[in-house]
Amino acid sequence: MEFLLDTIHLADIEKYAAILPLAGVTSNPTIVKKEGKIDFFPHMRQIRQLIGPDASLHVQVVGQTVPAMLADAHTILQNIDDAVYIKVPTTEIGLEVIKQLKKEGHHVTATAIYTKFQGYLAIAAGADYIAPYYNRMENMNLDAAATVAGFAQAIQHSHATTKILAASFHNVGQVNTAFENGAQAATMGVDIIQAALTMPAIGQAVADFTSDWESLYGVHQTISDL
Ligand SMILES: O=P(O)(O)OC[C@H]1O[C@](O)(CO)[C@@H](O)[C@@H]1O
Repeated sequence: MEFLLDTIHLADIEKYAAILPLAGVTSNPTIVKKEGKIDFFPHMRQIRQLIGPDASLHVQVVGQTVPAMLADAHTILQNIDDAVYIKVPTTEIGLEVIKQLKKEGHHVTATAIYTKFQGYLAIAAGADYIAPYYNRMENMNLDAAATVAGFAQAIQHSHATTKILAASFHNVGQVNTAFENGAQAATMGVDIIQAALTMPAIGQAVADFTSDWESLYGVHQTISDL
């Protein structure tokens, strides 16, 4: 199971790189917009510094044609590093770009996936990751869990090396269901992590343990004080 952060906010990445078994960071133009007009490449290189060489960093192209997307991809690889996963929307133009980037030996994440058919094409085109938009699918009354399960089955049947990087999560239950239906990876905002780990019941359990301990050994006495 791979847990990725869906943010380019440096303070959050630094904090959660220490807390999580962090497998990587994903971004798209909307996520970039949340940070304002950053100095794009230095910012992305700082993210690489924070997450290290073994975590995956996913950066999206913005060009509207095949040559423009390929030029974006090559610029990203030159200015960040050549291990970056190039995120390409799974459109007619995007599929041509995915095939070309794979031919050149680069890492590719096929994104903007709402349907089984898009995912099947991206798997066949050799994408390293496919990113189905879980919450957006649910909002469109599409069966996101069945879509992820269909991808998992297709990957298994075709012996593909593609991994499912489920994305666009708005609650913890969606993340669980994506993993349970065969996603190998999930990218999520820090709001999801915080919601999952700051439930009142968890805090209450910890408070009860503290109070039971302190009733025996005294306030602020830890095991290392014994
Ligand atoms: O529906 P949302 O929250 O905008 O999410 C879209 C998703 O697409 C991605 O670009 C896919 O990796 C993520 O960065 C993001 O989670």
